[in-house]
Amino acid sequence: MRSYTLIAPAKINLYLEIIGDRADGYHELVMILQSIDLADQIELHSIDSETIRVHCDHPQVPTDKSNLAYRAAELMATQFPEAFRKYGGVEITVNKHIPVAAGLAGGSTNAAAVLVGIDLLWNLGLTQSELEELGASLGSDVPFCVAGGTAIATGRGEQLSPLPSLDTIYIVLAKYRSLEVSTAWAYKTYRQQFGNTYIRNTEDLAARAAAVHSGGIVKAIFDKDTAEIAQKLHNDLERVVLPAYPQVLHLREVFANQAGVLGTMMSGSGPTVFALVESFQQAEAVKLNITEAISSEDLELFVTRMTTHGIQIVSSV
Ligand SMILES: C[C@](O)(CO)[C@H](O)COP(=O)(O)OP(=O)(O)OC[C@H]1O[C@@H](n2ccc(N)nc2=O)[C@H](O)[C@@H]1O
Ligand SMILES: Nc1ncnc2c1ncn2[C@@H]1O[C@H](COP(=O)(O)OP(=O)(O)OP(=O)(O)O)[C@@H](O)[C@H]1O
Repeated sequence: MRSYTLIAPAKINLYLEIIGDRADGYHELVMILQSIDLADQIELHSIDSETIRVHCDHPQVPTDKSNLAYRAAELMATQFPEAFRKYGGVEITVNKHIPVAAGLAGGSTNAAAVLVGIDLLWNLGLTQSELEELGASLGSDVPFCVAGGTAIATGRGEQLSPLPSLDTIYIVLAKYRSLEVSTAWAYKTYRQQFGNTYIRNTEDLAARAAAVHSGGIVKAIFDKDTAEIAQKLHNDLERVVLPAYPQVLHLREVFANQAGVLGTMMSGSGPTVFALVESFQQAEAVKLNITEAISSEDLELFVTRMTTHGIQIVSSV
């Protein structure tokens, strides 16, 4: 029997612009995605019977077929039936550290780790772009989670181009444990309220180029100008999530008023709010101040930093 242990990092969105709707019901996006050092640990074991089993100690995470890690293993079994028969089933243990339903791609990164791990377990020799393509059928954020680092994402979020690495910026993250925002609800509400601003033909490259405003932050990333990156953070989904969730709006305001915070934004469809901070010491100070300012048992805070890697293998037996 063989086993692998993998590290599956969360992501934040430094930039999220919705430029159009698509025939498949999704939205045409321009995003900048960034891996962070907050990560789950995934263990994969080959087992004798041709089954998939998932274990997770987090009460909000299902262990049945609705778990994205399960769905990733099922996809591999369907795509590579001979390998599934030859090597047997897989037992997956998810050690959760990433807050759930947070806009941090927790499920997506677990799925990415399972794709990478099963590729190794079954000696498939898939390329990164093949793994990303498989990931795209599981969720829009999964290809980025396979790749990791810093990237610009277009299409529904699955088309990736790498950007220069940003590995020294510290981050404070905050999320109310009891608060969850549905991604489908956020996009649907945005379409209802702001769909009149969309470009109608998303195939029209000139119209798409004119609609996109990400140039400033992309330049700042190339310049490695942390203060400018922080000034240019953007997320269109804030326009619907902040008015509907006053606690998130409040958190965002408290963050913005902290000394040492260079910029603050909601990640993805929320409700996590993050702040970019210049040093580890400042990040710890911001965390302490926010804990005192909000003083709620329901609020969880993390100090982390940007990272250059996606899924990593930490051990194999
Ligand atoms: C909010 C983000 O996390 C930002 O990175 C992503 O855009 C969402 O990524 P995800 O959770 O992997 O998304 P998916 O599982 O593919 O889709 C969840 C739901 O979000 C909506 N959705 C998602 C991506 C997209 N480009 N347009 C959409 O309208 C769809 O209603 C879909 O049913
Ligand atoms: N492996 C998994 N880890 C976490 N949640 C999972 C997993 N599989 C399924 N889920 C379910 O998916 C829902 C969304 O959780 P997840 O942590 O992936 O959200 P998210 O961080 O908002 O994702 P994204 O940023 O990609 O939209 C949860 O309500 C949870 O029940």
